[in-house]
Amino acid sequence: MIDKRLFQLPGVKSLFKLLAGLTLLQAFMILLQASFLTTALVNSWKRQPLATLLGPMFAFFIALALRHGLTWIKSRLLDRFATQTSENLRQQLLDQIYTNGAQLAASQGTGNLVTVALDGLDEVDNYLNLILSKFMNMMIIPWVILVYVFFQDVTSGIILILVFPVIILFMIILGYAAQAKADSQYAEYVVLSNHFLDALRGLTTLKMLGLSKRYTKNIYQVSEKYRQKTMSTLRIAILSTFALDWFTTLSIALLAVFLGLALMKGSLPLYPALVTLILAPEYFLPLRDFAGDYHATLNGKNAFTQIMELLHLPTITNRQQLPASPWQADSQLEIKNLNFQYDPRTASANLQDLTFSLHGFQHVGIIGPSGAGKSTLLQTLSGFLVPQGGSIKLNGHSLDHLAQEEWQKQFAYLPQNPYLFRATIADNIRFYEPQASEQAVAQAAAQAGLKTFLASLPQGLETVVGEGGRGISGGQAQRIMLARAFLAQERRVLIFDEPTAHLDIETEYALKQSIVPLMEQHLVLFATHRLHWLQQMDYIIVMDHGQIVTQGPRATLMQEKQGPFFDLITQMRGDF
Ligand SMILES: Nc1ncnc2c1ncn2[C@@H]1O[C@H](COP(=O)(O)OP(=O)(O)OP(=O)(O)O)[C@@H](O)[C@H]1O
Repeated sequence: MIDKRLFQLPGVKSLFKLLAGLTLLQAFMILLQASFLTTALVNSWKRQPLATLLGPMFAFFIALALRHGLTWIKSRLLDRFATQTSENLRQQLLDQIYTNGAQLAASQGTGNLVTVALDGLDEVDNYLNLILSKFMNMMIIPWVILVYVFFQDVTSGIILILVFPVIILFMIILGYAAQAKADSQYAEYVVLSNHFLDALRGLTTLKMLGLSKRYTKNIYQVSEKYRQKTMSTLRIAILSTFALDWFTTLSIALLAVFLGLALMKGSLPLYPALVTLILAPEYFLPLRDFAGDYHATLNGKNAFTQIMELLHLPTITNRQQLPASPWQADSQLEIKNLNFQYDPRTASANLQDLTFSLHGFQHVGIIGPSGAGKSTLLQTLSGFLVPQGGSIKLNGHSLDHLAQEEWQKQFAYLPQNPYLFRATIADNIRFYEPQASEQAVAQAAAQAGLKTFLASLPQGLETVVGEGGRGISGGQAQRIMLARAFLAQERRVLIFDEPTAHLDIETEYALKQSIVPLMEQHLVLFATHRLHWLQQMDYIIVMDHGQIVTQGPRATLMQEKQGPFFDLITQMRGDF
């Protein structure tokens, strides 16, 4: 019912001890409260002088106040613990996302990660707050009451102890049903988050293709499915609360009948009968509270489980295997039998047994049909994805992966889908060189062909772009990415994943005039669908279905009159 990992959280053990002490005190307050109230009632039943009622009534109010005071202290303690813990978890989750970001986003979905890091943690806060105190109440209060009742009347004690396991069994059965429903509800929530973010990101494309209306329907269907799952979880939760209330009320009524009969027979004095009856609802209350809140916090439990799973995913380690040694004319990167798979449950690898070597300031073109694995290869070479197998040797150093701090300082990476941070254009260009002067930034922007665009903006380089900033076209974003590479020229490796995919042919040709000189004295890895770039390459890797189908110097491949390179080039000419 409770995630066991909850007990491994830092500080939870001492909090548990403190809560146990306070709950025990609270249980005694409940006993005192019931006892003083009963005394006052018995005295008034026996027509004792009013003065004999005042003492017990006063003591009753003191016990009542202390009981609620203890509840307040407990809730403050829990509140502090829950806030602190969810803050810690948020920090750990962000660290995990920063360390394994690309891989995590690829396997879990960005929408899902964002939802977990925001809403999920709030749910966890709520879960910790409620479940810990309710659990403690359920573990202590009924038993203290039961012992006291046994001392008052053994038959009542036996009735109470007999109905307890029945209720627990009942709770477990309904709990399992609710858990199954909540699991599928949460899974649907994850789908919805990913779906929504994907739709938001692709809105421009969808509009361009005239598909936005059809997609609205799609989003509606996913949210509708989520609504149905939520309603069916709520149905079980409401049903179980109702059933539990009904069952406990019935048990109290049954107890009342037994006590009434005993009173009529005269086998039980008024005090023990009355105190048992007053205590009976208190005996069931922690159980009902736990069950009620258990259903209310199922989402929190699911979010907690998911966060713990995310935190326990293998993290990228050994990031400092490589000593600082900038890429030079005699540098070498050897890759043998490299394998990578996004989802190990799928049948085929996304990169399969890739073997090649790169050296010096080679210009390497990576071509292949859509889905061949070009971007996956570039992301693995950039260290954003960690391969599951193969050997990597960089300048003679054997490495587990290329997520090496020193390697990542040496390249400029231009992704297929540029992402701009919410910042000024100048700061976006300074990505690799935060200290670059204004003049250097302006020069890099001009080299990337941004001059006319910047001149049309009242604030020029200081215009804020990115989320909530000024809108920007795909081509302009790609030029900002290019400007980053122009600014960071001492990074001797350029990893370009279709850097001109969003540009029209004329603009691409114009920009090519500046990109070509930039490539000099650089190792260039260039994935492209555009044939004319091959003239700038001196080595070509042809990929298909995650494999290298052929590779070699461009001049050699160009002479082939058949084979994978020839076929692809013929096809690309047709596409071009
Ligand atoms: N995040 C991901 N999770 C699972 N599979 C993925 C993911 N990203 C890509 N793939 C799969 O990996 C394979 C290679 O994709 P990749 O994007 O590397 O191809 P590509 O050659 O770059 O294609 P394109 O030319 O269209 O950009 C494809 O089958 C693709 O569906």
